[in-house]
Amino acid sequence: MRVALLGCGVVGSEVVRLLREQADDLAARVGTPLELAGIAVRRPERVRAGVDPALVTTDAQGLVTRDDVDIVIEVIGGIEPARTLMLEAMKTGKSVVTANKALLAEDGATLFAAAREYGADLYYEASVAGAIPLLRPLRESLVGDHVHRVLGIVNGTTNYILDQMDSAGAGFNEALEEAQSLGYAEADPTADVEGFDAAAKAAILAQLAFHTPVTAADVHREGITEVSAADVAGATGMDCVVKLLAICERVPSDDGRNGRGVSVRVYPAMIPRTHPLASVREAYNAVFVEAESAGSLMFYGAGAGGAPTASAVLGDLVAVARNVVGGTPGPVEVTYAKLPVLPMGETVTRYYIHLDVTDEAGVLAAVAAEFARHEVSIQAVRQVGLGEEAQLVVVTHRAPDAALSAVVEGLRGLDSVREVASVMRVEGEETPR
Ligand SMILES: NC(=O)C1=CN([C@@H]2O[C@H](COP(=O)(O)OP(=O)(O)OC[C@H]3O[C@@H](n4cnc5c(N)ncnc54)[C@H](O)[C@@H]3O)[C@@H](O)[C@H]2O)C=CC1
Ligand SMILES: N[C@@H](CC=O)C(=O)O
Ligand code: NA
Repeated sequence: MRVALLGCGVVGSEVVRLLREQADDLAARVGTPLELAGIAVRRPERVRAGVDPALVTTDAQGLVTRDDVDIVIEVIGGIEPARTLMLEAMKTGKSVVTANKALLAEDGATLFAAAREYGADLYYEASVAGAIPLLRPLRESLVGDHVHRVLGIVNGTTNYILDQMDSAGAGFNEALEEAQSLGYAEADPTADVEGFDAAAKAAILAQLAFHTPVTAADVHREGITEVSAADVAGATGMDCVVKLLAICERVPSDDGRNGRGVSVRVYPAMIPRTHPLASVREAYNAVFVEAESAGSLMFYGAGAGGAPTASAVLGDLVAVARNVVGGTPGPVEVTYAKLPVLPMGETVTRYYIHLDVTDEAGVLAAVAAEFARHEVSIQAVRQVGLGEEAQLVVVTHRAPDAALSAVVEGLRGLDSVREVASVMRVEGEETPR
């Protein structure tokens, strides 16, 4: 079985190493040897340890259409030329393994349609939560169940940064540089810290979980660049921790089993330190899947890094190679449910709000009135400090996000509120069954 590799960076170089070091085992598992036919790179002059220079080419297009190639692995990343190369590969009868969440979340439909049309496999386990087997469980193991919710930490870089801010009191930039030097961060850290990477993963997860088309553009996205030391301290005061969460939920309707639609969102939120996700440290990822019959399942492990991601790529490669040997393609995406993705304003969440206020009679009443005006119920309120230092910390019950935003706007307009110092959503009320 001849394999073409596109890209030889953090992930690609590890794929080459594993293919070489595990050649005998892989051959035994597939039933035939897996042989590298070529490696497309951008800079052929670079010396790459363990890479046979004779395999290196800058002609990616030529490589994917070669007759002696059976399977193409795409680990270039980005939209183009990755999309064109994968489409060309499938058009010429090859199956594809990719780690490219950005492309799958932006234009997966085009790739899935091509896979269907040309009878090719398109596997992408590495694209979400790196090494953690998550997509195959959703796509195959849980395909007979009814998934209600997927909740998790799917970006290692931001988890590393938030963990360092929480545990070591590190500054944002210092922690980001460390995450980059460890190979967790994307080349452009914006994708990580602004939540684009997690949003792409959330779209892929929601699509698989709910059999419904979801793209990155459908995902409500907030990154962690605005998370301040005050937010982290506020969370500590509540015995919570701040995590960047990806949440995909089926929103129930009164009568329909399928629900009214789905909510797919990524934002930093407080979760209680007792919640299992709170103990996910450093660059690790963890994802809860809640399904009707299976109950709660938790997936945990390395979500980023060259070797862990290459492990997922190799797992897909063996699966695809077995399908090629057996002459039977694997499962194709189905998005028959076509549930609408609901606007963020309709999503029900809880808020933590920290206010700098004037310390005088009637302030609490004015603040409480703002919540009442938008029908948001308060769960807890406490005053911290006195006089010039007076602060109010309010935690709400669950309410539509639009109502909670309106409350915050209203609070900003009150004379007695000097500053809305911190606003953050609170998750994790429903602990796993
Ligand atoms: N690094 C990680 O921890 C993870 C990465 N991924 C995904 O894996 C993919 C690869 O990521 P990395 O290896 O980290 O990126 P990288 O930037 O280290 O490697 C990409 C390589 O592709 C090369 N390249 C770019 N355009 C090319 C072209 N037209 N032809 C040939 N080579 C080209 C670049 O020169 C670079 O060496 C991305 O889609 C990324 O999102 C997924 C999970 C984890
Ligand atoms: N940059 C990502 C790794 C790839 O998925 C992360 O930090 O999790
Ligand atoms: Na995975």
